[in-house]
Amino acid sequence: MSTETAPTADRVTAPPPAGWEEARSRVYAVGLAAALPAAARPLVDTDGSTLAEPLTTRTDLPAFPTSSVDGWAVRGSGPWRVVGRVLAGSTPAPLTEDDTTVEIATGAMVPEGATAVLRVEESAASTTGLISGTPRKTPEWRNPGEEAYADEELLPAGTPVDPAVIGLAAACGHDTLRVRRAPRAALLVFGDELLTAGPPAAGRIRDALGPAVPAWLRRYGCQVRPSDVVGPVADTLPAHVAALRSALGHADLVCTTGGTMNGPVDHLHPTLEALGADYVVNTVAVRPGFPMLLARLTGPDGRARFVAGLPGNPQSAIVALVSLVAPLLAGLQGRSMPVLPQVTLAEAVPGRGDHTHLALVRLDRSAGVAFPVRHVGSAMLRGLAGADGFAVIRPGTSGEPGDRVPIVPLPLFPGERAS
Ligand SMILES: Nc1nc2c(c(=O)[nH]1)N[C@H]1C(S)=C(S)[C@@H](COP(=O)(O)OP(=O)(O)OC[C@H]3O[C@@H](n4cnc5c(N)ncnc54)[C@H](O)[C@@H]3O)O[C@H]1N2
Ligand code: MOO
Repeated sequence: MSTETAPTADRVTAPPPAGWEEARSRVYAVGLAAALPAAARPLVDTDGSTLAEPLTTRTDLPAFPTSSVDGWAVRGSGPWRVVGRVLAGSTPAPLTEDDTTVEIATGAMVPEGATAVLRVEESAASTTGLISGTPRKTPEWRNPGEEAYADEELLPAGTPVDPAVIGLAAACGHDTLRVRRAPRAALLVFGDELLTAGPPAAGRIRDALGPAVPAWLRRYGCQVRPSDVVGPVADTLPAHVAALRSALGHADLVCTTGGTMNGPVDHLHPTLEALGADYVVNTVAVRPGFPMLLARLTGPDGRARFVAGLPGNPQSAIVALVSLVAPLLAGLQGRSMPVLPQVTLAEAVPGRGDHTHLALVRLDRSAGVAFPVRHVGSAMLRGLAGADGFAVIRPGTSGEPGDRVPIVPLPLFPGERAS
């Protein structure tokens, strides 16, 4: 919005844009205060959810002395008389006499009374069947509690559940975990000028956000059903109100694209007003993406629902996703505020005055540096498609070669941008 524009009551009372970092912290705190409910879920259904309570072990790990090799569990100095065999999965009888041994398998419980485990390849059997050899000095078994003690906290609440966490939880004896589910997100695309098929022509362009934003949201861990992607919604206020009301029936977060400004067919603000939303953030001092917003409403169940207004310019919409939606989702899932890694700039990146500049960069992983990419106008997507994230150039600064700056990563999967 230009300051030269004739003031109206609305413009005079509009709050100043939030600083970029302040906006992120505010959104995260509001998300955390509205964290999604926790529920016990079968372990196999927890991938992508978030621990709602710390992960503890139900027993010592290992739970019993466990042989780490195939060989002989011996008592005394030998040679040893074979008195049995113990395989993984059973409880062996104790070794009660010196110079006796049981054959033991990797993973089997070491019998009480055993003084050592001798590797099979370091043992010999006499013609009478006696076993001899010299056990190694370091124990060939794992003691209870070596990895963890019963009830020890291994991971804090707020930990994202990934395959490593699921495996650990299973090893700890859990059948279910108390987790917060993945947030449900919906997308409303605004803009009568948008085509959903074919090449741009005659003043109309392709909707580039309807197909892309759900995929970005899924990479942030959201569930987005195909039926939750709606648009283009007709450029009228009643159509906007009806679409948003309907989307809020299912979604924890509704993202909208376009209509964030005050143009003749920009209906987002009046729609939010009509639904009684309040603003968490309304414009952010960042370029691109300035008109982004986050609003909050109360659902019929008393729980908060959120509307993220992504600007219509496609790169600006993605800036809003990484700037506001990512910390909101972290809060809603009860996770920590995303920590921004640092990168070293390979080339200069200009500042944007008193605004934060989010500049698309490509990482050169072998050199450990970040290069600004080309084609980064807010209406363009070409630069984004070859970038790893946005370098953060703070207000009043510019980036010089060699500077260490934070980067907001795009939520890419391993292997994407690998070359
Ligand atoms: N008078 C002013 N005009 C504008 C200002 C300003 O400060 N004063 N800011 C500009 C900035 S910055 C942005 S960003 C845009 C944001 O506008 P809206 O969020 O209201 O978005 P629209 O007007 O609906 O669209 C803007 C632009 O993006 C294209 N668009 C929209 N949706 C899509 C889509 N799904 N896929 C591809 N392209 C899309 C749309 O056709 C427009 O070209 O406002 C500036 N104006
Ligand atoms: O930031 Mo607009 O968000 O410059 O295209």
